Amino acid sequence: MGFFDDLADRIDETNSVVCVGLDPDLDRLPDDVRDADFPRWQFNRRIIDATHEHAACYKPNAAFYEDPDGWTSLVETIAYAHGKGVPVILDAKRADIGNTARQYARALDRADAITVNPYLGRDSLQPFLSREDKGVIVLCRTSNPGGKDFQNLELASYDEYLYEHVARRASEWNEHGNVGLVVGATAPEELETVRERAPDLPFLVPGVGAQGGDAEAAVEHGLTDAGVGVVNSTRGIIFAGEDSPNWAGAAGDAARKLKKRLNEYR
Ligand SMILES: O=C(O)c1cc(=O)[nH]c(=O)n1[C@@H]1O[C@H](COP(=O)(O)O)[C@@H](O)[C@H]1O
Repeated sequence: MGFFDDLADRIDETNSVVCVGLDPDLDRLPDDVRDADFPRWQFNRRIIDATHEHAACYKPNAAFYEDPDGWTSLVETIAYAHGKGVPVILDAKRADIGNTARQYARALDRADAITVNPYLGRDSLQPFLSREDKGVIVLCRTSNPGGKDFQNLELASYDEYLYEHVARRASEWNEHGNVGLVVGATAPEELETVRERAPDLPFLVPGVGAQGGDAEAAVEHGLTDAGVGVVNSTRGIIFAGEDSPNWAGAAGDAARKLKKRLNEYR
């Protein structure tokens, strides 16, 4: 079974398309985990305990773990999520020349899927694409304000925008059924266009919650006809109870509420 089969099963099991981001910003961790050994891991463990029944998957962003303690926290977090039966997307936005990309792809020994950057071309992604059982989720139209700077440039020779071209090429790279696309909920029109260009690819749709994206468009266009795809929220879930002693419970409530809201559009 490949990543998207496992994700489909998990979506069925939880009746949820929520992807819970795990970005444990050290400056925002609650006092009761801040002084613990491996505070990011302690934080994530309690977030996972509180949210897993609503989580189709987890998505730790590598940026929050890139130091020695951080890597230990990341490894523990992935193993703990797996122990709860939840797939994990490592948000690393990787790509590089072949021999370097082969090293980056070793992250897939632990995680179930990874986000990658398409702008170095197909060979830079080959070490990821050839991991047939792992998901490779290609940045297509990102959620940030500058996402349009390059991604919405018109390619005269193809009569399409760059992000549309990425969607089309990524569909061609999907020989093993393991490719998905990142399309931000802050770009609802582009979400619709990308769905037309890549009807069979599941989307990871970030940008609802803290970035104020369009949850309805995220669900309407983010899922395939078979209902596979996920909508990510990170700060809106993990820091929902930032000032509360019951911060983990507040995260659980936020995940449950987002699941309910997204399910209204499924
Ligand atoms: O690849 C991503 O997940 C991603 C792509 C994108 O276009 N926009 C985006 O926000 N993300 C990530 O999704 C998460 C969003 O976090 P919140 O804005 O707190 O929900 C962060 O980890 C971002 O790095």
